[in-house]
Amino acid sequence: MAGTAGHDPIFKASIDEAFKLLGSRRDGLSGDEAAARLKRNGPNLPVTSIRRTLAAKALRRLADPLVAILLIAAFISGVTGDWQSFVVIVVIVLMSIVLDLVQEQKAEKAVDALKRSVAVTATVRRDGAWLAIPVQDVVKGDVVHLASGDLVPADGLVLVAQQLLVNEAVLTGETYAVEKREAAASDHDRVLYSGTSVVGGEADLLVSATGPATRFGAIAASLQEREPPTAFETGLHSLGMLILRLTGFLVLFVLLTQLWRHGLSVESFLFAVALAVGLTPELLPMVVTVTLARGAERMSKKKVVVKRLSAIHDLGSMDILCTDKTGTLTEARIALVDRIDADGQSSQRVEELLRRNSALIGGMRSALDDAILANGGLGDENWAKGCDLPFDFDRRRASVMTLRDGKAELVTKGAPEAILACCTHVERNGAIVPLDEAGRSRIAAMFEQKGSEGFRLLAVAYRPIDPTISRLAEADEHDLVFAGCGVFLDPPKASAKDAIVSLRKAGIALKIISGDAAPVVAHLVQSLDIPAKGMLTGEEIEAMTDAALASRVVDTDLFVRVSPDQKRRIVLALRRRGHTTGFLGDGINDAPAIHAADVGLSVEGGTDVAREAADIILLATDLQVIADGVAEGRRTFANIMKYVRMGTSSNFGNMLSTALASLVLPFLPLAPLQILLNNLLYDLSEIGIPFDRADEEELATPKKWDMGQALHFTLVMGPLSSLFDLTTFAVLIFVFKASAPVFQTAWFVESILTQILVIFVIRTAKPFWKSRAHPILTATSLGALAVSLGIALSGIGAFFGFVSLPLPLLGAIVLISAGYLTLAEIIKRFAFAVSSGRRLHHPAFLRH
Ligand SMILES: Nc1ncnc2c1ncn2[C@@H]1O[C@H](COP(=O)(O)OP(=O)(O)OP(=O)(O)O)[C@@H](O)[C@H]1O
Ligand SMILES: [Mg+2]
Repeated sequence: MAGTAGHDPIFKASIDEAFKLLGSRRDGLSGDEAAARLKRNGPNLPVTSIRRTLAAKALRRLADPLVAILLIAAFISGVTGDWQSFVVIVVIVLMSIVLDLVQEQKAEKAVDALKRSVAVTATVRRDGAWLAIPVQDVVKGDVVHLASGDLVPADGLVLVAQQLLVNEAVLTGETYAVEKREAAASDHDRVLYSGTSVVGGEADLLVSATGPATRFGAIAASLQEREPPTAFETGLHSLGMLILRLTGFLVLFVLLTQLWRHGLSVESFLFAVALAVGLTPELLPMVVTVTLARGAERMSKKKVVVKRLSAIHDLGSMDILCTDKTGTLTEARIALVDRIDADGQSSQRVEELLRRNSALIGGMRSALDDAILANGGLGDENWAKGCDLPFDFDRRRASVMTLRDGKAELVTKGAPEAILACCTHVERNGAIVPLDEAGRSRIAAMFEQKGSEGFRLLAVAYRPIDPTISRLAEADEHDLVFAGCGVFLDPPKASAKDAIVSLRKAGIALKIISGDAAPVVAHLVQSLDIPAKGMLTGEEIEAMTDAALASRVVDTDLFVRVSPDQKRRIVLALRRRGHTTGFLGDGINDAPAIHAADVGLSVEGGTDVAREAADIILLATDLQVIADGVAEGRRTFANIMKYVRMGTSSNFGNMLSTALASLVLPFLPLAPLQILLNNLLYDLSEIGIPFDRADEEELATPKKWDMGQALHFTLVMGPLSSLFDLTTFAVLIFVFKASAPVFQTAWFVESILTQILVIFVIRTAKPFWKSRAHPILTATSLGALAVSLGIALSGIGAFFGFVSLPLPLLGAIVLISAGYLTLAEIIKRFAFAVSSGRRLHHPAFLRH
């Protein structure tokens, strides 16, 4: 297999040989060469995505069973000399395909543009200069620079590395980072794989394989990764299947009775086909895509960029939002405000140690390091760097060996408890004394005190060390002398308060999952007035099974000192309890949880790893942005549900009545052509739905797909519609003694009139005059209605077999329609209201 790891000869080659094999140099490719290679080898995407051309998409539509049946029908009509039907069917097929394609094409374009705007970039050397380019433009032979938090964009060889730590969990499932070096003993240690992530250090990489040829590409291709459908999509699908099955059954039944009663005729075949078309909610996929794409565009204006379209539903149904602390709840403007010794006194010595550690340490740098070095670098210029053991989120410490005049000192800084645990001595007034239990608790009390005042602490400790050691390990972090702490301040974010209130109003509970200490988080929560209950620490979580954790998570709002894997476990536990869970974070340490959440959220300035794992990227680090996004998500849901309600009650109802009437009437209640026309005009009327507004009430709570509710609506509204249809039939036959053409014209007018106007009733749970439809929806529906009536009641109608109706008959139709609409308005409250207590019981096969 191409690019299978370890077997690629390049992985065994010396660096110089590798450059030669790949036709590249240390200062990278030229822009022209890179462009040529990109053209030759294709984009650097794990799976070459099948970009369908417009023609291919149109062809695919033609292969749709429904369309295929229609085309067969057209063919039969043509052959039997029924040119009228032939023309109309072909026009209808063309119109519906064009309608579908144009809408979907536009939607796709918009979504693609959004996705590109938040795509991850790679830093490559082109024409001798470092350049940030989209990851998909990386080619074989490129020299790529990687820093901590970056994703490895392609497979390749390490050229130079500094303390490079890589997480290869995507390939190996191993969550601990592995070290990679240029001159490593084994092939594996000098090779970086596409899709893995840099958690510490820096490196330059020579790209040896891109796209499907990478090891990750090979896996991705064999899995043909597809996003698993959301609950909403599965729900819609099973509803669609249910309607389809009903339709198939009904149409077959109609066809058989027609055959039995009138013998084989083109007309009855066409009638059955048209019924099938009329009954199928064929516009549903288009409405869903367009609604989602519209939603995505609107959200982007509110600074929420959607990478995965279906995440919009998840966002709308999210009822728990987990967030880390820094940047979301605080300003992320971390400043070093004091440095104190073990007795809490300001100390220059502590500052010097902190600076020495921050200035000389390799690997991942944090905002805390930046704050320490804000006023210059090394405190004492004479120190040189020895080996080091960079920070990681499990140890929460960073150690560096520092050298001066042939002597070596190990300086370790990190989370206060994590440092104190490694200390046996303490520095007091320049003297080193053993640390007894009393001393230990005094220091711990100081941590607690500072934390509860809202200060973040970073402790620092040291010890002499053998200067000949060439590698540091965790086991070297022992017998340290506690020196003191850096005291940091990160002010709470002023806007967070209101945002949390709007989230709560929207029915979303907030949970804070932080790597920081308990008192700091508790202080922040207090100063922001967040009503938080319960707290779990990483230590407690460590001791819990997943089941135990699941029993505690819902009632706990604060999680402190948690590791990256614990963040993930918390999210999974919440999901296990049935909550639609979101996670917002920006760091390497947040990526696993972002990935595990129903809705993974990250921010524009976050690390590549976090952004790659996320479904949604916020262009502003602000909870208010999420609250706005949630409202949009719920609006899209509401609009799709409008279409579903319309389809399942009025349109389906009318077609059902038509089918049933055909069983008893001596003629067809609607000619096949008329059914197709009805269907087309009705589809046109609904094009405005994706643009519609939603009522405040609909946005107030998390929304989930509920098959029971959808069926309940149908079971209340459906019979009402049928009742009026029967009345109409009776009036037409018995009162007006209607002939076939009169009956058909009248029934066409009434069904299109009620079908279209009831949109305004069904689109809202409130009285219809209290909720104004969006002008676009008003325009499409009233426009379609005008066209329908224009065709049916004017001379053009003759083409479709319509005749002019006597005035009294028209009056009767208007009266019946008005009666239906009035009753629908009154009864809809029972159709909408379905409290959990009165939830309809429906058979298991519907409950997917
Ligand atoms: N560069 C560093 N050197 C030493 N220790 C560090 C460093 N960066 C972070 N720490 C320690 O690790 C802890 C966890 O890191 P951090 O606070 O970034 O986690 P987090 O979960 O992202 O927190 P937050 O919720 O504030 O975003 C910090 O509280 C600090 O004690
Ligand atoms: Mg963080």
